[in-house]
Amino acid sequence: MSIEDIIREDDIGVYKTLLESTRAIPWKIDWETLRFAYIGPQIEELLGWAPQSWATVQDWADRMHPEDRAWVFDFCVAQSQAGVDHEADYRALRKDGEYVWIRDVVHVVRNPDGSPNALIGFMFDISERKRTEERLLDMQRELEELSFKDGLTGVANRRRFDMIVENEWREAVASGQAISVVVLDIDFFKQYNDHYGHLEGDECLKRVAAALAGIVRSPRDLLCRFGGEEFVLLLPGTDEATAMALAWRCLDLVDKALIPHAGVGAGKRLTLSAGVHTTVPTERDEVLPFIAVADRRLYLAKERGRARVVADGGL
Ligand SMILES: Nc1nc2c(ncn2[C@@H]2O[C@H](COP(=O)(O)OP(=O)(O)OP(=O)(O)O)[C@@H](O)[C@H]2O)c(=O)[nH]1
Repeated sequence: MSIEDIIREDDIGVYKTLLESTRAIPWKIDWETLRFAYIGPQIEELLGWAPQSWATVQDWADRMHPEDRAWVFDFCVAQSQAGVDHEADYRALRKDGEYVWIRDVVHVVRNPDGSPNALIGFMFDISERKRTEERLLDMQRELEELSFKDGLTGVANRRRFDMIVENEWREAVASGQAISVVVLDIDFFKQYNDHYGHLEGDECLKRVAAALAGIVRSPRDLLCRFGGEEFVLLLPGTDEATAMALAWRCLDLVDKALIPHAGVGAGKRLTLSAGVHTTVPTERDEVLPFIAVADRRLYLAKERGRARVVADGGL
């Protein structure tokens, strides 16, 4: 044996040790037979399957989460056939039945004519990264939800209303269905604050919101706090008679909540006033004037003595 051979053997030993002591798991697949020529022993520590049990690409595919299997397999085969290096993230099945997120980074070794000769690659355990990504996504979802909620009462806020009403308006224009809105306002709320204090005023707003929450009939109905002591109920696909009945029901729900309001006279209860408007919008109509009509009707209800609903008032 020449000195060169000894050096080469030593080098191979060094490379093998290096490859098998990294956290990344090396592997090689012969393209013609689609069999594993090699897989690093670290695979057993990560997934529990011994290196000898990785015989063919079928073993690799079988040990993949069913939801990932088809697309990962098709993607990797297509890329390999095209001679393109690639990577894929998927859930690999552990022997104990759990799944581990893996990133497989694949290099295509090509024959002189360009056809694939072998695939060599590294599998990386990316579970921790995926967990962090999922936590971030959850936090993002939570933040998004919070940004659409009124901080005090927990019902939808104005921002959400503005977003939903635009969509529902377009839908009503397209479908020719009626859309209704009820604008609700607490009566004598300034006196409530003056009498009980601002903190009690906040509690009162929460109680009113909780009582009104019972009005929502379907996911399309939207109750929101418009600001201050004003709430709005958006009722897509709802005609005038139904909207009117629902507005009265809102007043009734708050009445039944029995919120005392001594600020307007002993023994009195908190009441609401409401303005209602219904329309079948056309392309030419706009949302804001539609809501403004309900708002003006609300002020008519206040003028006429409060604790009532106005649905026409000549407007
Ligand atoms: N506690 C509390 N009060 C608020 C909040 N937002 C608005 N208000 C109060 O709500 C009151 C609204 O008063 P006005 O607009 O005069 O209406 P009102 O006293 O209800 O009288 P009418 O609507 O005419 O029956 C004001 O005193 C505001 O300070 C809030 O978040 N918390």
